[in-house]
Order: sequence, then structure tokens, then C-alpha cells
Amino acid sequence: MQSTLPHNARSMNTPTDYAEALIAAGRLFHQRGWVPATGGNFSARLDATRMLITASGCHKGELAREDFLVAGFDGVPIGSARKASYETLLHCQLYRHDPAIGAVLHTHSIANTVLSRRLPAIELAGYELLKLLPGIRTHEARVSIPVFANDQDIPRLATRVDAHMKQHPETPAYLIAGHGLYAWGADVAQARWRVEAIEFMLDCELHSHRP
Ligand SMILES: CSC[C@@H](O)[C@@H](O)C(=O)COP(=O)(O)O
Ligand SMILES: [Zn+2]
Repeated sequence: MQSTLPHNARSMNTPTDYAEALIAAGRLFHQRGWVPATGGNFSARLDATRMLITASGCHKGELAREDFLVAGFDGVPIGSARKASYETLLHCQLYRHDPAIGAVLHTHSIANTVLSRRLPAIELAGYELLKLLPGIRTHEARVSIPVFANDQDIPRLATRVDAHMKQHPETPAYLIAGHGLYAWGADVAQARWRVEAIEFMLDCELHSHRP
């Protein structure tokens, strides 16, 4: 099936544009099996203090414009009665950590769930697609994707992620054990490419680790 995703997000500037790009990403991710049921959440930076984020409990393959709301980087919705994603503070942590981050995408794939349950960190090396990750110019690079223990206490989890990222600012994405992947980019298009690249490499790793 042909993707309706825009090729780049540079011309985007209204919340509706961001919502459309995130809706298209959700459709694609659902087709790939990376956001089953209501798993996953997506956001895009609107300005220095606000983001557009998915409401909690929506099916990410069937998102509509009404399934998005504006929230501050403190996680509090602005002008909406809808409840923001349960994991809103994980998005806030990233936007506050790095003003260059323009979009954050979270997936629940089989590969990211299985591998994050098995390994304390995922080491990716020798893949051509590594070049889609920040600062990587060659397949000869080695990238470590940290795995955090899952936690229903999202403020506590966000604090742990933040501490790690302050110590390791080169972190290109992270996993939560038995849960999923968080990846980001300068805009929705770049964040989507990174999710696609990481999910591809995790699939490869999953096949390599089969007994
Ligand atoms: C209902 S299981 C999935 C959730 O716990 C969560 O991990 C998730 O990704 C989606 O939560 P949401 O509140 O819809 O953004
Ligand atoms: Zn999740």
C-alpha cells in the first residue's frame, strides 16, 4: 500500500499539518505491526514550550484530528478536556532536553518488545541503516540503545531517562523493557525514518539471536 506520508516536514507549521503527518505515521506503523491496539504515542513540537500529542487510549492506526491535543512541556493540556497520553512526560523530557527535537514517536513492535526483555542494551553495528541515526556517517559505527526497566510511574521513568541522557547526550533512541521504543528527530519525517531504520535493525537482531 502506498504511504501518504510527506517526504519532509520543513513546510509544516500548523497543528493540523503536524496532526496529518502523525496520523499518516500511525497508519504506516500499524500496517507494520508496530502499534498494536492502543499501544504507542506520538507528538510534534509546536514551539519553545508546547507540543501536539496524542490523547490517551486512541488506536494509533486510526487516529483522527480530534485525537490530538496541545500540552505544555510540563505535561499539562492547554485548552482541551481530553487526557493526554499516559506517557506524556517521556515526550516532555525529550523536548526539554534538546530544543532541536521536533517530533517524538513511540512504538510497541514484536522486535523491540522481545529484545528489550532479553538484553540490558542493544548494540547495533555494521548496518548501513545506522547512517539514519544522528551523527553516524558509516556502517562501521557502533551504536548503543539503552534499555530502561519498565515502570508505570512515568515521572520516575522520565527522571531516569533524563539522567541517562545528560550523561550520554549521543543516545539516539531508547527502549523500555517489554514495552517499546522511543525515537525522535528534528521533524516528524526524520523521526519516522529513524523509527523505520531502528525497527528494521531490531528485526535483523531478533533473527540473528534466534536459537
Ligand atoms: C494500554 S497499553 C499501552 C499503554 O500503557 C502505553 O504504553 C502506550 O503506549 C499508550 O498509552 P497512551 O496513553 O494511549 O499514549
Ligand atoms: Zn507504550
